[in-house]
Amino acid sequence: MDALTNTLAISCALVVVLCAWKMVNMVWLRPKKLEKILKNQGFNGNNYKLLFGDMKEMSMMFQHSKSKSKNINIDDGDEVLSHVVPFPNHSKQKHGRNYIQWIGWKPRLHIMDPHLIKDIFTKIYEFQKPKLNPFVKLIATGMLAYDGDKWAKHRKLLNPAFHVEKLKNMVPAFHLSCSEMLGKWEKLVSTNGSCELDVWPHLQTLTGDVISRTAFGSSYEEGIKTFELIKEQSVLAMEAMQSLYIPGFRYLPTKRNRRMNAIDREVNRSVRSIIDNRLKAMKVGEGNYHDMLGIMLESNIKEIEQHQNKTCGMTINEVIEECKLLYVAGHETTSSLIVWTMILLSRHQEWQSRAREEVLNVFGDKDINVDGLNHLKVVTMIFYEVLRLYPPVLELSRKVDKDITLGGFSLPSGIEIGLPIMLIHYDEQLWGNDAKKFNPCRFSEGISKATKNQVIYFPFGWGPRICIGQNFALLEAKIVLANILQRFSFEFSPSYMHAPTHVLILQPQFGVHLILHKL
Ligand code: HEM
Repeated sequence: MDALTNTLAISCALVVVLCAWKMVNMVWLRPKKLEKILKNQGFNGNNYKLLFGDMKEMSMMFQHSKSKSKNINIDDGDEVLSHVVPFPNHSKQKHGRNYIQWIGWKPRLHIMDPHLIKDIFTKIYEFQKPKLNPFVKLIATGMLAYDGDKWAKHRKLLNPAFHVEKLKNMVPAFHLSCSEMLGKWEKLVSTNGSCELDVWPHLQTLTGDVISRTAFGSSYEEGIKTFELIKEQSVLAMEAMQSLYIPGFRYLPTKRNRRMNAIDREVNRSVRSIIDNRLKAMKVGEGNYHDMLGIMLESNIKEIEQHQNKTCGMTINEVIEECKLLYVAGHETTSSLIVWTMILLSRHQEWQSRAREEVLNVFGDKDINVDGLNHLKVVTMIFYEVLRLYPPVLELSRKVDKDITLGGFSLPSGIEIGLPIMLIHYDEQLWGNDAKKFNPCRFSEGISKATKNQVIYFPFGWGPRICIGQNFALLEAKIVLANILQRFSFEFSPSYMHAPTHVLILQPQFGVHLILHKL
């Protein structure tokens, strides 16, 4: 009996020592080892601080810049940059262009060299996506989070939904949502010919509505209710992510966690029921195949039939995840693009006039059509420049899972790579002295001329994993802006405060109060 007790006690002690050792290794020895390897190769950054790394300083800087309810000088690129990405901007100034940032005990090496960036984007099997925060997992997994063969399969199955020809079929949905918003604006200006309005919530509703219509088409009414829930989920997830992440916290029965679980169950149930109904309709030859869900299901069925193998397609749960992802990835990113465009065109009235002149030359007061959109050169230049200065996604990340070389550097397994989109887009070494100025002319001969074929401009990512929805987003943004320019002119209201802030995407912290004038 004594021997058994002794063995048990020794085993327990061994387990405790082993766990303690693992813990010490994870939060101290390993980070220090990685730090040494990186610093020996000339990469600089703050010294690693136990557990939190740079998180406290990052969070303090972010909260400080967010709490200043001041008007950022829209013409001062340095002020904008240090307000939106205070920590990365400070790190670049202090430690150089390729700097280390500690995300807790993980070092993230930020890379600003275009050749290295190109390699990282191209070698998708070596540089994969880091593990998602469990709160983000609730709103967006799907293809965005997958790697390797699973990603390739999903990308292949979703690609048909984004072909130019399929997008053309979605244009009526863009128009419908747009005319609903503009109808409201026309009512508001009907008495005086002008009105003051915070356009930000209107644009958010518009892009949410567009994605519900284009994703679920005939099941739009059910889709929109589901997307309302996903929107609530995103807000809760953002709140949760802004507090310090404690592993396992997500599973405690707090009020927020319980609500998030309930939403998750409800969204999955409702998307599943939409899919089930659609599959039944497709079996008997009914149903609308022009929406994303229809196209996705059709390409899934074809793939399974062609290979006579179910594993070549997606499971229903995977289709549900992709539907949720389309909403999250395609909603506020696009409203962000449109709203920053309206802001910059309010500041640069000469560009607003040039864009309107072009729209009126192409369409007059007739309906906007896809063929005409291809002739909107000035509008396209403006969108590219807005995406350069106010990219909805500010940084991309990848992980290094095994020791690897990149350029002449040896990158150890266990680090992350950060690609700081906004810092790169504002960099004078890469873009010239006017890098921080709004100048759509730089795109007058397209993106490759402006970037001299370097990978220094990637608002939609780059390489095989480039945003699948970029044509969708640009088409939608062009239709919306052309419709607005045909009917209204706009300028800042005196109450407008320029305060770009980063909450998952780049958004205006205090809304966007503009004065609309009916033309
Ligand atoms: C202005 C609007 C948009 C911006 C700025 C944007 C930006 C991005 C970026 C930067 C990535 C690459 C992420 C990475 O490499 O880690 C991405 C991926 C993705 N985006 Fe977008 N996006 C926009 C609109 C959309 C729309 C409208 C949809 C769908 C309706 C969409 C769906 C996706 C998906 C599914 C991926 C994952 C692609 C993959 O991993 O293969 N996005 N987006």
